Amino acid sequence: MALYHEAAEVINTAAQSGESIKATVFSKKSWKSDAKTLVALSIEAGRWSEILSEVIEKSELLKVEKQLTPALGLVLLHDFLLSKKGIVLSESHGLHAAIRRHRARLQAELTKERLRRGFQSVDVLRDHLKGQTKDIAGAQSERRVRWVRVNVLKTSLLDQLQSTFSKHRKVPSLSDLWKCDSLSASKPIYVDDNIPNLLALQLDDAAAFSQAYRDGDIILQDKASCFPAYLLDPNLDSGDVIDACAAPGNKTTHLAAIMAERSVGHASISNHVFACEKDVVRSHTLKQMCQKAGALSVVRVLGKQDFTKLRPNDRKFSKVTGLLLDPSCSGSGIVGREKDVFLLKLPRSGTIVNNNLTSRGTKRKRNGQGQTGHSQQDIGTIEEVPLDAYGDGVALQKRLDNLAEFQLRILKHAMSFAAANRITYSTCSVHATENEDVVIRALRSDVAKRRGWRVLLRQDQVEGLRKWSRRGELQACEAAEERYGNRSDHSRLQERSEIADACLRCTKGSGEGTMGFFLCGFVRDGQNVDATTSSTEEESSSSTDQPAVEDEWDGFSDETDQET
Ligand SMILES: C[S@@+](CC[C@H](N)C(=O)[O-])C[C@H]1O[C@@H](n2cnc3c(N)ncnc32)[C@H](O)[C@@H]1O
Repeated sequence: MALYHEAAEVINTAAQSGESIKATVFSKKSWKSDAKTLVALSIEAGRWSEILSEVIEKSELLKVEKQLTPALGLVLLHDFLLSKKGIVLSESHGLHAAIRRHRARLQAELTKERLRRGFQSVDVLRDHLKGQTKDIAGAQSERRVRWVRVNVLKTSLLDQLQSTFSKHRKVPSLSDLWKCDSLSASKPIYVDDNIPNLLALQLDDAAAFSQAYRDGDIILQDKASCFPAYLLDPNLDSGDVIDACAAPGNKTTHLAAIMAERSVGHASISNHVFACEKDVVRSHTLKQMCQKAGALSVVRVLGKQDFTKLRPNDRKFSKVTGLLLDPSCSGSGIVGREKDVFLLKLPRSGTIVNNNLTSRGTKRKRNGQGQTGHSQQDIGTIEEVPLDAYGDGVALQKRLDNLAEFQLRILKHAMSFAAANRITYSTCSVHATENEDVVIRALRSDVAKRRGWRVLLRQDQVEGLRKWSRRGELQACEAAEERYGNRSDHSRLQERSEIADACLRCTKGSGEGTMGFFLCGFVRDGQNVDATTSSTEEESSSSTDQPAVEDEWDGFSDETDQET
């Protein structure tokens, strides 16, 4: 029967090309199987792929049953464990027998994975996975919002409401943007109640591209992208700030605007934003954007500068107390970039086993940091292999792992700045690997422990973000703690829920008009230079001895990236 081999081919092709399952099936006409059945099986197996891949890896199925490829194992296992009909092959068929031989182990591993994620039954888990798909798919049909940040470096909210938007009518909630009053000639406008100086328009409202936009008086910036600078909350007493990964500069100019607004009535702004950008072309864009926004009196652009090569003890940065980190990421939260509505994950092909055991079955040493489920040796090997060499479709997860390594390195480097006491870490990714995982791994790192870094609790956050209800994922924090922390330490339970609640998430398709986004703030006590920051620490957190994983994946900015 061709169905399972063909579904495996579909999954491999979709994983490598990034095309959707449907597009993959319908782009080829010569399938032996019925196309609809093929789509249905591939989509279902894809939706369950993250969980089934764990089951396959932990049961070591592919190590024993050499005739199974990762994708073939995935589709067969789907039908064996989750379909009412079971595997539609005779029991004597070799593929059926290869799965059936491991029935008890496979069922036990599925139960473990389900319980680990906190679901009472397979049906509840099934509903959850379907719901997740709908949430993401919903984003594609959601009526989009145009967010407009009033640039208070050059103008004020009141000025803009009385000039650029004087013909607009204010609506009391975001959803009212689309409750069109057909008799009214005026367009609706909503003043956001989370972020100061932020307005929402209908997506096709031409006022967004008016003279005020051309003059830099208003900046088009997704609401979620305004969270980091606002959460960092730089005030007059708080010294300098570094924006570590700054181009095109939306968050840089937002930081500058907040600092300038708070200095009104004071002689001059004495604190600076150091805006660091590694890429040559994007450094140029960053300078232009800062100039257009009137931010150059506050911002010092460090163009063509790798942040991880800045020296945390450099006197130039001795007044830096805040760092905003918005590093390159998978961009999976950006609206319009979604290709598939779930993360298609395939099991590793029989060589790498679970997170606790090495291939010899001995316990892997835990050092509390830098662990990804791969040894350092694994990471080195991964970088030497071009992405298209992953014929088994693990490319996406591998990219996420590589990005997370890079993001963690940026975060740990920021934590070592001498006078730093406040950091924000953000991504426009929906994947826990780049989000809660990185937060937990950073908190468990040596530099965080030594310098007393902890998450900025919800109760201590600026008001507009304290009341934002979409918080981090507790399950993801627990899973990350289990993977990277100390499993036997049950006293951490409370801390995990505090960490999840400290994190902020935005979800596309939620009706809140945002892209998918993640943010976490970190704080530490002590305003002064930490004498224990040694040059050794600087060296260990600098990039010189680390592989340049970020180079492999260019990363994305938020939607305004293209509009600057
Ligand atoms: C997600 S974008 C930042 C978007 C920006 N914060 C904004 O709001 O406009 C990430 C940026 O980090 C830059 N980058 C990546 N690695 C870097 C590094 N090691 N040092 C400095 N910049 C880096 C990338 O070139 C890219 O421009």
